[in-house]
Amino acid sequence: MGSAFFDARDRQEAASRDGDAVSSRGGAANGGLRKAAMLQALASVLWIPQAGLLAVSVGRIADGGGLADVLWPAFGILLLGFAKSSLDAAGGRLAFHAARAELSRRRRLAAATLSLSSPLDRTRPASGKAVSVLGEQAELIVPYLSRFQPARLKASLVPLVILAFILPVSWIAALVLLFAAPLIPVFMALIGWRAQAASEKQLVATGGLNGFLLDRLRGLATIRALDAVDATALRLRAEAQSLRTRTMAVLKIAFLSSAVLELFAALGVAMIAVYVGFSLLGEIGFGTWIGRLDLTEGLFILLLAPAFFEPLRELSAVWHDRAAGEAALKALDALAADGLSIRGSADASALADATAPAIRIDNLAFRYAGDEPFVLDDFNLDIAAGEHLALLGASGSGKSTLLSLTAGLAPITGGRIVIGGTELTDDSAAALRGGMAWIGQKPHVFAGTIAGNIALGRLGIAPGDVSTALETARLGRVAEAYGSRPLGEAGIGLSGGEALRLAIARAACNRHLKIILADEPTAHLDAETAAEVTESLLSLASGRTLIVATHDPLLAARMHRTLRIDADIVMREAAE
Ligand SMILES: Nc1ncnc2c1ncn2[C@@H]1O[C@H](COP(=O)(O)OP(=O)(O)OP(=O)(O)O)[C@@H](O)[C@H]1O
Repeated sequence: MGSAFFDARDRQEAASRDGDAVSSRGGAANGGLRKAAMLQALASVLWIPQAGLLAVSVGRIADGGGLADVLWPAFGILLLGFAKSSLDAAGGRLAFHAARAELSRRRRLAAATLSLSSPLDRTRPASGKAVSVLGEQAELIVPYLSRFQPARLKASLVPLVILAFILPVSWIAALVLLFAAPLIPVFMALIGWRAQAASEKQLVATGGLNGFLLDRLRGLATIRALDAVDATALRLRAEAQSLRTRTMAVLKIAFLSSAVLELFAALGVAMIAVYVGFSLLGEIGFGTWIGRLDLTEGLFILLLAPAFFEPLRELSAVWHDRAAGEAALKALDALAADGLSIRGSADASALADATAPAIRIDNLAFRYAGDEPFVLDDFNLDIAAGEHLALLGASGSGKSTLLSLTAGLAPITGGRIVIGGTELTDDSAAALRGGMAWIGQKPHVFAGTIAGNIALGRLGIAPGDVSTALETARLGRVAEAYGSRPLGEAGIGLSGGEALRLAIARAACNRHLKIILADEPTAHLDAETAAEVTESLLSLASGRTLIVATHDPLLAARMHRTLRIDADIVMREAAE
């Protein structure tokens, strides 16, 4: 299994904080978006009185009126224009802030779920993909929420209001608009289905390419050593080509949807213009409720016709945002979906008991999935307080699994684990884990200084604690040599043994540390380095309970007791 030092308490806190706040903040974001949409819709509707005043002014001038006749209407138009742009700007700002708040909320939720996912979960998303969804794709939610949602409300409200103003002037103009308008949403919906599918495929391809790149970058040395550079480059080209094709498909649909809408909007406005023009020329004498259409009425209708289609055109312009945004939401939700998670999501601090705890395992049963065989079945083990135990056993016998279950990194299938008199449950796991350290085969070393890598930004660690930890881990000389120079990514600059001693130093900084779980800490090390790591580990474990899974007889010999985890199987095989 993967080896990593963990301080799960910070993650637990984040998760529980987020969990509590999800519903209330989600509601606030929706409320903000609705308010923003209403403001923008109101701004659009203000064009109706503006158009009315404009038509009246032109009518008065045509009737021979002077400047005095149009002064007040002109002032009204100016005032309404100012109100319209203020409302529009305020709505836009509000929508943007609400959308960003919603994005942050969803990101936090997905990150908290990811941080609590079990290291034993095989179905966890690839790191590159998770980064791509959280960092890049999630941003697509902002234009979707801040532009599409208000545009949709506008498109469903504003044309109806405009229609209500045109109908009393000319029933035929209202009828033309009424028939032209529904064609647009119908075509948009037809295209929308395809757009969303294409967007989802494109996001999957983007995530896949990111995951592939990160994976291959990590394995660059292996790729070079095995002369697989060309094959990898070809595969990269194929992946990039597939992403290109999918991006072009999305763009094609986006252009098509705009073209369809522009066509219908142009036809609608043209028909109104023809009707108004011929009415004013006296060629058409019907379509109004009383008498003939005059210049003021004709102009009023003409000015409102493009405004009738405007919200629909706006909706079409952001139609692509919807497809991309919903696909991004789906990807984020999938990231936040439940997988196998570590036990205990409650906010908890480490248990106060200062003594090293005893560990009792009763009738433990565990399997990774319902359809897989049991890795541990009816397993019993008693470890005394402060005891150092070596777990031995053939590869695959379940040593690492047992350590993980003791740390509460996955829910057990049956039985119970009692640590220092407290049963390991979802409620107690976080607090118990606060007193544990995990030392694996390959600790992850972050790019940064050695001291930074040891303290890991944990609260309450003084520089003095880091020096003591360096001493415990016998890493003082290496740290001195490095000074404040940073280590490279993934611990470049440290030998395997030094990286392990760094993990031991990290553990030594935990003042609540009472249990050390070490998973093959001396694997892949030469005898001399293995001996150094063993000494560091024993210094750390002094006065604490230690369980070490190992194949190393020298390390096992330094423990108080050794236990073969597959003893039953070995005995059964011997009897046969
Ligand atoms: N994350 C996982 N998901 C599903 N099955 C797993 C997972 N990790 C281990 N297994 C399976 O569980 C069994 C026990 O594995 P485990 O890693 O605990 O053995 P181990 O004794 O530590 O082996 P080794 O000495 O090689 O490290 C193996 O059959 C393995 O294939």
